[in-house]
Amino acid sequence: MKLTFYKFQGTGNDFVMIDNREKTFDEKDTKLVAFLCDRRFGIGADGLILLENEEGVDFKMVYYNSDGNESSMCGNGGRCLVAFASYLNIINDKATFNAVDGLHHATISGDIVSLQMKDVSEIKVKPNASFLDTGSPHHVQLVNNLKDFEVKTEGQKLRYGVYGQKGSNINFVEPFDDETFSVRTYERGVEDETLSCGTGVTAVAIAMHAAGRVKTNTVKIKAVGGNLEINFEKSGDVYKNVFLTGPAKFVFKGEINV
Ligand SMILES: N[C@@H](CCC[C@H](N)C(=O)O)C(=O)O
Repeated sequence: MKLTFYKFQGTGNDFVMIDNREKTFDEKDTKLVAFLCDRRFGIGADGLILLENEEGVDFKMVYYNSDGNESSMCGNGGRCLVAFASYLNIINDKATFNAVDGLHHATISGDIVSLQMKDVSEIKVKPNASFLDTGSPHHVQLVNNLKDFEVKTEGQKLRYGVYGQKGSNINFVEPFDDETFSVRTYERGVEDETLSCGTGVTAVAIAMHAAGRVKTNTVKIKAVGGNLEINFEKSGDVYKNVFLTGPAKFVFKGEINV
């Protein structure tokens, strides 16, 4: 059988997209998802996303990591899904969709997608790191000389050593200027460094603001695969109206034998 797929990327975090409005894709087929994400035997991607119908919203997002397992929220994936919905003419310049962490609002202008992320109220401060959930769990740690840092080795140690079986995504951060941070992320479920992680850079922006390392409500991020911006408001202890903004691009469409 031939399966039609679409490939999108957001700052180098890449995704296989499937239009599953007719429910033709078996959501439980984790082996198939892992095969499609495999960079040697399949299409190759950090994750796979199903676009499905849901009453009351423009669409529903179902997200899988490249290991084939359904996971928590993916910020870059959500932005790419909005670009995919625009490509399919499901939306114009605005979208409302449901994901595993709840309702999301987004806007799209050209290839720039701005996605509202969930509110964040709990930040666990550790001796040399922070831990927070921006839709997915994130460890945020400042390091020196990020360019040469062993992200995969050190990320893997923390992901399993500190966070156990459930694990966490691990972000290593270095300040760039007063409002900009460079970030490299080890992603759970990909079990490697990816070129960018949307929920990860959102966690970095909030953690850096909470620690007083940035004073502005707009934080710029330099990920390996490109630049992103995070805007938020702080009301008491809660970070609200958190928006993740950056490019989300169509790469190619294809068919694969499955
Ligand atoms: N790439 C993502 C994060 C995807 C989820 C993550 N790997 C997990 O399982 O926690 C993003 O852009 O947010």
